Amino acid sequence: MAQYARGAAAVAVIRLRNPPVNALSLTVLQALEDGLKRADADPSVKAVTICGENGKFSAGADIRVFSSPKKQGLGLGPIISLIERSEKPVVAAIEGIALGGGLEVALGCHYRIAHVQARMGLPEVTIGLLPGAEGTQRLPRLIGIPAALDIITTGRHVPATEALKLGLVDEVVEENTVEAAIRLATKLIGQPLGHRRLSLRPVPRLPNMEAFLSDALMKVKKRAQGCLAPELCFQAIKAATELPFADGVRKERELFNILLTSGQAKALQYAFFAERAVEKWTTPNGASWKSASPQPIRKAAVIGLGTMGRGIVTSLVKAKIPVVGLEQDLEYLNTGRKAVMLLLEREAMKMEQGAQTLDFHNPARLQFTVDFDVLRDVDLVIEAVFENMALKKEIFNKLSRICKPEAFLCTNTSALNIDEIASVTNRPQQVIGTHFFSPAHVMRLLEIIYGRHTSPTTIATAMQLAKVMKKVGVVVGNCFGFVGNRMMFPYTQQAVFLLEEGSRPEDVDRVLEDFGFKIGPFRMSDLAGLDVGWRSRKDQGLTGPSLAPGTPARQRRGYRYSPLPDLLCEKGRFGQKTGKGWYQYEKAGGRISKPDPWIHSFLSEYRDTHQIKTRFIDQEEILERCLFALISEGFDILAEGIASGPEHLDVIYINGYGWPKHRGGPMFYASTVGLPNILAKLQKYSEMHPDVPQLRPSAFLKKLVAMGNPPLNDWMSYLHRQSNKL
Ligand SMILES: CCCCCCC/C=C/C(=O)SCCNC(=O)CCNC(=O)[C@H](O)C(C)(C)COP(=O)(O)OP(=O)(O)OC[C@H]1O[C@@H](n2cnc3c(N)ncnc32)[C@H](O)[C@@H]1OP(=O)(O)O
Repeated sequence: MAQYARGAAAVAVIRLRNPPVNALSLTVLQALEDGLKRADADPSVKAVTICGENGKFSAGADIRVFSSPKKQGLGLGPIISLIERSEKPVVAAIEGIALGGGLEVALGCHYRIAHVQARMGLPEVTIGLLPGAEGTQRLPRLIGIPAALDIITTGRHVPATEALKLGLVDEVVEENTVEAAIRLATKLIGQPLGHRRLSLRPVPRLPNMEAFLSDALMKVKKRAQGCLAPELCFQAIKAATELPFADGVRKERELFNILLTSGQAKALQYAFFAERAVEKWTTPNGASWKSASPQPIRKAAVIGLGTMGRGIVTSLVKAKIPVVGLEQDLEYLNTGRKAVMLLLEREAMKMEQGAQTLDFHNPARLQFTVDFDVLRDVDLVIEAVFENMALKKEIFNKLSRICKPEAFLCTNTSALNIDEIASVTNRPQQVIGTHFFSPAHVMRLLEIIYGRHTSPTTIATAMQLAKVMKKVGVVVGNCFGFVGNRMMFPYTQQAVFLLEEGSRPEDVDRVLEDFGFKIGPFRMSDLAGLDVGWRSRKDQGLTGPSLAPGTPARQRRGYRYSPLPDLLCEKGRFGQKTGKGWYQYEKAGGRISKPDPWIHSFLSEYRDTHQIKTRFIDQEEILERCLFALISEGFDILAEGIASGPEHLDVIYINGYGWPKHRGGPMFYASTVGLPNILAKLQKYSEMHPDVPQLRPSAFLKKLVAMGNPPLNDWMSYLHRQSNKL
């Protein structure tokens, strides 16, 4: 709702009220309209101030409304016109946030005052929409086309000080913003308002408008990577340069409706809520975010300053947590220290652009050592040495003797067994897996893996740490590869099998990149280094000296196996780092991939050697085999209780594996394709490849289909229900 009150003798104050972020629900809009009409009708009211309850102006439209049947009544635009037409001056008092429809309300006001800590923006593009309450037509009239394009097509939040420079607000105050707005409103009584009505202003012209727009469109499309909203935002802003206000608004509405009914908006809005849902973690034994309290982390340590450790130290420093970096000897320590300092200098430069500072030269904030004794007083340790169980156990045993009893011990691993690591410590309840993604100071995902003995407090503390580091923490159970890498395995396995059967690396990558992945599986493998998987396969006895003599080349443990990646490694083709992998690069360490004729002839020789019949494989089959195998693994993970809902898998894939956000994550995508369709295709591919268990549809997927293909939100409630159709 919105509360109507008197702020001063002649000033009415309309306060938007809908906790926690004053989202504009239909009720709030109705109350806003009522308040405006009441102020207009009351001759003793000479001016109006609009503000938000609890120090927040508004986070914009209630996103849930867009998927409700009542969305036909979305009438914010006419209310904003009503504000603008008012003969009494209306001043917006912006505290906290004014986002989306919230900022559009402020744009309808005649004046805008913001608190110095407020942030403003039109983030509709991030949920697959455009500012559909006349914002695409008013903002360019206020701040010009280049700034409006930037704000609307990126959805970024603009700090108050920048908003003032752009002319988005008239004044920035450090005091009580509502009181300042009431004072301004009082001063404005009786003053002419015509020039303050943005709809009546022309869009500022640029000398080279056409060239500017065509260049801007190219940039927007490149950044969008298949997402529709940025381009439609652009079209709406372009309309502002070509059409009178009312026609521009009509065009905006038309484009908004296209987006509103698109699958992409649904997927992006699902992703918005999924990211928030995973914060409310639970485990199968009843531990939950509701009852567990995180412990404060006043000082942390990172063991191992390789690629991962450096990124983790950087993240901790950015989160203002004092940190000690530890290496095995002085040589490694100095290399690691230099690399960390370089990363931090770069981060500091980026932060300076946003008027923020990063303090890392103070030894109380960042310290480097080779001495484990320095870790006596830390509250939490993140071990980030390479993936070797024996080494990790040795370190954890040492830590459990040195660290204070209440310290938490985290292992950065992408696959190893947390229980086995915890077993060598005197505090298995305080041991937890923290799987960072590379580069760790950039990637948002943090997979948090609880073991059999991990306490709820430890999980809550790791989740809190993720939040402080501005990462998305997702709590998952302990199994080989956890969630992300476990689902990735069948995907990359299919990609390699497709090469055996006739595809080329660039064919497979193109299909998956066209689908929206930032990078296809072979380019990804070249980037990460083929030697990483090779080492793991050797450890598992799948290749290398421990492989039993006489093992068939293309079979392991009775199932199909492709030795192709091992063969490339044996030839020293590790990917970008060696200049050759599935592609060729301009030099070792080069980044521009080119299809490699050597790989093409190597593949055809390989197929001849193993008498594999080659065939043309179409895009549909490439996509379905890679994605559906991954999705089927996802259903197994849900059935085993490794993750507590499909949102967890989707958040992991969007934030850690380059899954296109506008497709909502693999499980959401499965729900849009339809579970019966996925099941039918997996059954078909599984019949074609009976020696590939990863193509056999998950029992949980089959169950959901038998239970009538329920909506994604209901899947988990079917886990333990009996089905007589199976
Ligand atoms: C009535 C129809 C009018 C039609 C107008 C058409 C044109 C206008 C379109 C829009 O305005 S679209 C919405 C644009 N706004 C956004 O995209 C903002 C989204 N929110 C955020 O970015 C963040 O939530 C925040 C506001 C910056 C706050 O971040 P913080 O980290 O502090 O808290 P969160 O955990 O993210 O959020 C708290 C709580 O609030 C819920 N929530 C936030 N924003 C919305 C929203 N716009 N609609 C509905 N719910 C919202 C969020 O889900 C959290 O809920 P719980 O998890 O606690 O249940």
